[in-house]
Amino acid sequence: MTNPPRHITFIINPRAGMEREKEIKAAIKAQLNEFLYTFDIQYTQYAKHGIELAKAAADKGTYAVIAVGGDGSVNDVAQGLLGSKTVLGIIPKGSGNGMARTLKIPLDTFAAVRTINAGRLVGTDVGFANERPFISNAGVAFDALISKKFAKSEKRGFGVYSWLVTKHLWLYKPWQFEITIDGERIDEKAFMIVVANGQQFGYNFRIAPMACYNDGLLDLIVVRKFPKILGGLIALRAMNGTITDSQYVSHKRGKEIIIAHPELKLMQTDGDAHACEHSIRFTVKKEALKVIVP
Ligand SMILES: Nc1ncnc2c1ncn2[C@@H]1O[C@H](COP(=O)(O)OP(=O)(O)OP(=O)(O)O)[C@@H](O)[C@H]1O
Repeated sequence: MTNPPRHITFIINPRAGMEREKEIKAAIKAQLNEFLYTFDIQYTQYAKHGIELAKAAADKGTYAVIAVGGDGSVNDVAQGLLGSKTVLGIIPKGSGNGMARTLKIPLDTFAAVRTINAGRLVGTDVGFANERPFISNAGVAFDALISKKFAKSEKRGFGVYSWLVTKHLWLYKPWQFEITIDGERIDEKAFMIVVANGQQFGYNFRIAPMACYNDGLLDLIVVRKFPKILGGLIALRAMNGTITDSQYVSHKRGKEIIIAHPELKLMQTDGDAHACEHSIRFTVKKEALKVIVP
């Protein structure tokens, strides 16, 4: 006897544009196996609406909710699904698509829908910055500043991202942070501090190439103060996966990380900037979500 089809909900951020919306609908129509799945499509109407939509779908016992978007959209859907049995799927339609790239989910929309048909599941850890969940990474200092500037920009894409990094690099003044990892104090004058579950910010910029999304651990990457002229070289190292070979970069792994500075006000989680307290405690829940991967 065959199982009845299971229901999945696609959550789309309409800000991605009409063309993309048409492409996604065409891919679902052409590729989604109707013997396996029934589906509905829902549209976010405002930032963070994806959390509510995903939660409502999970409350109805929906088998899977598919985040159609970038890391911000994946974060929203993941938040809505936490604590439920509903699995997370991703159709990468953001600009950077960091977590989709870490999980090797195809960037091609039609291929991403075929991945859903195959339906292979893996457990994925979820990080928490105080109470705020993140799937890919969280951080303070330069990356939080760039997340804030990027969110304000009308245009998306690697060009805008690179331009913002180049523009703000020269004036940025690193602070002396208090950092504790699993009880060990490692204070640093840091340009950027990233707490990673996934490997990259997106665009193949691998800030934590060694990170494993289901090891139950967080990867702490500290980019110390460096001569600004070397910024391009450090970025190149991130692109080719050797960032931790740089003398200005250190890496540690742990379950609990505390980052503090008396003037700390801004952090990022999965590329979204938020106001924060002067001390942030990062923790991780092992395999708190199931995700559809190739
Ligand atoms: N209808 C909407 N109006 C305004 N903001 C929205 C809407 N739907 C979703 N958002 C917000 O948009 C943010 C960014 O989405 P997303 O990450 O998918 O795109 P991106 O930033 O272009 O991609 P990436 O993170 O890969 O660079 C998310 O924080 C989400 O909450």
